[in-house]
Amino acid sequence: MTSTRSNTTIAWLVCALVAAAQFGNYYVYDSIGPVADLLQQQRGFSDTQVGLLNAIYSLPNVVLILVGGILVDRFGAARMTVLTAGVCLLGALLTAFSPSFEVMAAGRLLFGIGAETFGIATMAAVAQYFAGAQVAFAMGLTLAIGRLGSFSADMSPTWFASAYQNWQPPLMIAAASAATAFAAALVYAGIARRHPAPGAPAPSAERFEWRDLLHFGRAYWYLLALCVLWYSVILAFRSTFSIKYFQHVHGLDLAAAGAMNGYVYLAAVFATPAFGWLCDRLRRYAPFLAFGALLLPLALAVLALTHWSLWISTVLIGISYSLVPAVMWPLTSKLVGPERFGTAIGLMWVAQNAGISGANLVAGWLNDRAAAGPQNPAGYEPMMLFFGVASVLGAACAAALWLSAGDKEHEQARRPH
Ligand SMILES: N[C@@H](Cc1c[nH]cn1)C(=O)NCC(=O)O
Repeated sequence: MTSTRSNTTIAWLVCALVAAAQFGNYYVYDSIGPVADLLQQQRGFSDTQVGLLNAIYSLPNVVLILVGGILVDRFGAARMTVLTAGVCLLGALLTAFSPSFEVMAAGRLLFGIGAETFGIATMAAVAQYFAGAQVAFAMGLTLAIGRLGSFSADMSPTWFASAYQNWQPPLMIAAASAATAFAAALVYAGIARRHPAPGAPAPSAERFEWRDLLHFGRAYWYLLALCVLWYSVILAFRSTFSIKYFQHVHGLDLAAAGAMNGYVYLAAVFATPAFGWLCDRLRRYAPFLAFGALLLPLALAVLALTHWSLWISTVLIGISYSLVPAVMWPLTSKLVGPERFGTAIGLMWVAQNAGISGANLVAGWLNDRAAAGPQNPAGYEPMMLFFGVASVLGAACAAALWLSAGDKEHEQARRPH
């Protein structure tokens, strides 16, 4: 009894440390947008250079993240969390103290190399300490604190207004949050050494075989397809095009369009753990995933085909953005064994990074080709059709997953009690 209670305390301590580390990392991830204007005014950076500082984050991960996932399985979540948090800190410091654009870009590259593998290692840590019970709630909490980091970076010009006289202090604040993430990772690793997770596989010395990648079950491949389609649509739309779409098609000014977009983040902070808790409580995952995936095409249809209040589509996207991640990652931990969890997520994120880049390029190309803009709001229709089709395919994959692996017995089969 006492041992169960102390295991639970340790698991929640690990969850709190991982969440604190996620906060720091997501803060650094979103730290470029708020200083973009200062970088242009004070350092003469072009739009392309500012864009590259974020693009260079995903570019190497189209390949490297799979290696990262394999390394997590091989060397363990704790060691890889510390290593990658250290790489992220170096990247953030290089970015903040860069004498030139090239060094700043190198800093963002280093940060990208560390941050995505860090994401896998931290998910693996939570999956191992909460193997079975409460895994979705715990993962939802860490994701929510990560989203709070993104939201804080967006709010930093208001919260740290005096730092925003010059491009460097805001990036030093970002480096300080990377240092906090590194400290949290070190404490977590110390705890993991003394109290290994009950669900942790022994670090493996087995040689990696490429053909092992094909040995995941059918349900995993549906999940991978959903991950690519859903994240590509939601991130390309919400992070890149939605603000100008709201301005040009629905007549919002920049502040109102930005706020409408920001509410989705804020909602996710509260709703992601709440949905995770609900799934754990009902012990059902796949039906919730299918419901969340279905809300995305519905929201896009409301936006593109009706004149209903923008609040309706914002609420639908907000629920989808909270529900799908809250279920997708815990469900992955139930579909694949703990010894292959890192590799499974790595493979999903390889395809996801390629999909997000591809969706951004296709949507931009469709808008340019149709001359979309304030004078021609109809020019956004091909982009909305593209996003609509991709999100319907995503929802179809979620439905197929539900049919193939979402029955009650299967979902609970991997529970240890
Ligand atoms: N591979 C990451 C990509 C990401 C998404 N938002 C920020 N980075 C991922 O899928 N993370 C899980 C998440 O939902 O944030």
